This record gives sequence, C-alpha cells and structure tokens, in this order.
Amino acid sequence: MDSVFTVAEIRRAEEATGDLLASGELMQRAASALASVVLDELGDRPRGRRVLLAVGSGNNGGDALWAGVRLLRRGVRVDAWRTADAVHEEGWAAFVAAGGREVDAMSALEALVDADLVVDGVLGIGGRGGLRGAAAVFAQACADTQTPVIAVDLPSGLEGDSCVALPSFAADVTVTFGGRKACQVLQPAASRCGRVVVVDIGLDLGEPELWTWSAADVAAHYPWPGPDSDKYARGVVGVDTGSATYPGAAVLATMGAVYGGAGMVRYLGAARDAVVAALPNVVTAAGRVQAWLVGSGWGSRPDASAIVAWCLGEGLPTVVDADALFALGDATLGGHVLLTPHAGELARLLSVERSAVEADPAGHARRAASETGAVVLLKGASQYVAEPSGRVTLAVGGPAWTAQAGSGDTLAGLCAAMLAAGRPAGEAALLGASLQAIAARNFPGPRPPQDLVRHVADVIPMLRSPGLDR
Ligand SMILES: NC(=O)C1=CN([C@@H]2O[C@H](COP(=O)(O)OP(=O)(O)OC[C@H]3O[C@@H](n4cnc5c(N)ncnc54)[C@H](OP(=O)(O)O)[C@@H]3O)[C@@H](O)[C@H]2O)[C@@H](O)CC1
Ligand SMILES: [K+]
Repeated sequence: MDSVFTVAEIRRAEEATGDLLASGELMQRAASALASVVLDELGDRPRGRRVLLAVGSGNNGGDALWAGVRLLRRGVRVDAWRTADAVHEEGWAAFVAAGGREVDAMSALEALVDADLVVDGVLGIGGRGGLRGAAAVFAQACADTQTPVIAVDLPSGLEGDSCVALPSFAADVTVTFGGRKACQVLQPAASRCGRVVVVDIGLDLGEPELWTWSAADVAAHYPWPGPDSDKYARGVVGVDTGSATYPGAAVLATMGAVYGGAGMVRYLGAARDAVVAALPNVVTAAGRVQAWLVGSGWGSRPDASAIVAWCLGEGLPTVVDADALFALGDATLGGHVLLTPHAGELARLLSVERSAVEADPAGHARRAASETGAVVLLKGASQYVAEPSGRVTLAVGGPAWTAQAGSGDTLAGLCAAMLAAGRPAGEAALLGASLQAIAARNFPGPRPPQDLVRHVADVIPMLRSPGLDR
C-alpha cells in the first residue's frame, strides 16, 4: 500500500522541519535527487549533453536551478529560460556562477531542436489554474518535438490535490519530494506525470489523505482457495440483477461473480434463461447465500425498494449497484454494505452536480460513506473505495479500455464474489476494481466486458508469479 499526501500536509511537514527549510537544506536535498535522476536519464556520458531548464518564480524553479548547478559541475551544458521576471535569487546567482547560460523564450523554443531533455521547474505545489502564456506554448512545443521532460515535483500546471488535467507539461519522469500527490495517481492528471520517483527529503508526514493499492495488495488479500476449501468456504453469491429489458446485466454480473472465484452463484432474478444459457454452472433455485448482489439492469421495477429492504434485512454482506442505489429508502446500512455508484449516480445520491463529484471524487466518496455508514466504491477512470471511518483507498489503475457499457456489471459481480468469500466490504471493493484493472492492463484492447472478465480468471493465478504487468 502506498500513500498520497495533500499539498497542505506537505507544506505543514516542510514547516515543521524548521532549520532545514530556513537554511535551504530541503531545497538542496531536492535538487540533489533531481540532478541524480537527470544524470541517470542522460546515460553514461553526461559531459557535453544539453539540458534546458524552464524556471518559474517560486521554489520549484529554485530546485531546478540548484540541480542545474550540479549538472554544470558534471560537464553538462545547461541553459535556463526564466518564465517569470523574478526567479529564486540564490539559485540564479549560483547557476550563473557555475557557467549556466540564460536563454529567452524564443531561444528556448529553438533550443528544443537539440536539447537532450527539459527540466520543468515552472510551477510546483504553488501552481494554480494551469499553465498560461509562453510557458503553455513551450510545454506544447516539448510535446510536439517529443523532447523528454523531467518535471520537478509535479508537471507544471497540474494542481497537487486535483485529478483534473489542467494545461500542463506532460512529463516522462516526475521527481516528487516528500510523498506522492493526488495528481500523480488520479486520472486524468496522472497520465501527465510519467514515471514518478518519490524522493525522501526528510519530511515527517503523518496519516495520508489517500492510500493506494498495488498488485501486491491484491495478491495478499485475494481469498486463495486452500486444500480444504469447499464451495461454501469460497462463498455463495446470490444475484438479482437484470430484467426482461436488460438480460445482459444479469449475465454480466453473474459472470463477474463466477470468474472472480465464487464457490457457487445463485441467480434469482428475472432473466434466468439468459443466465443459464451463458453459464450452466449457475444455480437458479433458492438456498444458502453468503453475499447478495442487487440492482444493475433492473430498470424501473415496482418492487425495487422491497427487494433491497429484504436483502439488507438479512444482514448479509450486499453489493448495491445501479438502479438499487435509488431504492435504499430508509434502510439501515452498515460497513457490510457496498454501494457501487459511478460519478453521475454518486452526484444524484448526494444531490450535487456531477461536475462537483468529478472535481473532488475522493471527497465526495468519503462524504457518501460517512453519511450512509456503508462502504462506497466510486467507479471511473480512477476507482476510490471510501469507508465510513473516512479512509479512502485508490484501487490499482488500469487502461481506459474498461470504460464501456457492462464493465460496471462485471465489476459488481467480482466484488460480490469477494464479499461472499468473507472479505470485508472495503477489501472486496478494492479486490474487484483492481482485478478488473490488472486484467485490462495485461489483456489490453477493445474487449467486451464478457471477454475481459474471463481474463480476470487468467490474471488471478499470475498474481503469484513474475511476468504480470502490475
Ligand atoms: N518549501 C520548501 O522548502 C521546499 C519546496 N520545494 C519546492 O518548492 C515548490 C513549491 O514552491 P512555491 O511555494 O514557491 O511554489 P511554486 O509552485 O514554485 O511557485 C508558485 C509561484 O508561481 C506563481 N503562480 C501560481 N500559479 C501560476 C500560474 N498558473 N502561472 C504563473 N505563475 C503562477 C505564484 O505567484 P502568485 O500567483 O501566488 O502571485 C507563485 O509565485 C515545491 O513544489 C517544490 O518543488 C522543494 O525545494 C523542497 C523544499
Ligand atoms: K514543475
């Protein structure tokens, strides 16, 4: 598990270092690590290679300049374009004293022709509202000329706490200080960060704003069957999804539970023929159930509230998906209930605009979990699991291929299988979402969800072996 910190947390930790901040020691540590990454990128013979610094008005530019000083000492040819009238004074003086050259905006653009790489030190965690003016033109020119970019702390233009892809550099490598920021793990902003190198500069950071899961966490928490596992140990999922109008949702949700590894799946909804035709192993008689999955593909169903109330009244772990989210009524929820909205559904549940959820997905997922008492899996390009305690964890991220109709149905089935196997709702949600992402990463391409879910079954055993794209 990895941690993500807010800009305010990073700033507080920096302040708390006292002398280290005031003396410039923190900046020297940052610059030293940045220079090492640049040298690694330049390869065996850095002498004579060309690096162009884009230097803004704040300390981010200071980091770039002090890194430039170190590169000059190694024989690298370093030019700097000042994007603002005033830049870090001491850093600039040291850069010039070490033999660094200043270039103007036009020369910086021309220099891209033979620059080996650009160090983006325009804006760091103090940046607001995206890149503007000549800096934005320069960032675009870096992309157009495919000049490698190493971003200092974050690609200038992004805001540390935001997932929004504001006008910014697109970095190949981001060298970040203290801890990861949200923009480096949340899509679409994360796609601008390239490889993220986290540098320890000696900050004492406490409990993070956000946790992130990796494939190793999936392997550690997956309910692996043992030699004495029977179908009840692996878990029985009861499914009521789909309808005569939407039989596909019944099939897809059931497939999710089957290919996620449920011991048995009972389908008790209104599309039994379609389910049994696709999956003859699914049982359609009533009987023992260890976790319920209700909602997707119901459409408008007069008994929706009654079904949801009955399932929740059983006290069993339950995935409440899609149409069932709006049939919760006054039901008492709890940490054994998993709500699986996408951004539009969460907005409706919280009576806010969808744009508000998209601007702060983690915050809205956290609010929904705390107000309902249930665990919330917010689906989308980045998938958040919020628990009533306030903890929010990001599932393993996958490629955009999963953004298609039906993915949510199979995902709900995967989560239900994990619940039935006895995993707590938060873990079940993280397992389901992460497994789907890992499958999409390892089997990329425009696959329909009924195909991709079969690859979930392929990647599960691979979690314990090398060679998996994690
Ligand atoms: N603190 C430390 O000791 C350490 C910090 N470290 C480094 O410092 C970085 C944070 O430094 P920082 O606080 O100086 O902010 P930074 O992002 O460089 O610049 C903000 C300036 O830009 C301006 N501005 C804002 N938006 C703008 C826009 N869209 N377009 C144009 N201008 C814009 C804004 O002006 P304002 O709008 O406020 O007048 C302000 O003057 C951090 O990311 C890390 O790299 C490391 O050295 C470790 C130790
Ligand atoms: K930057």
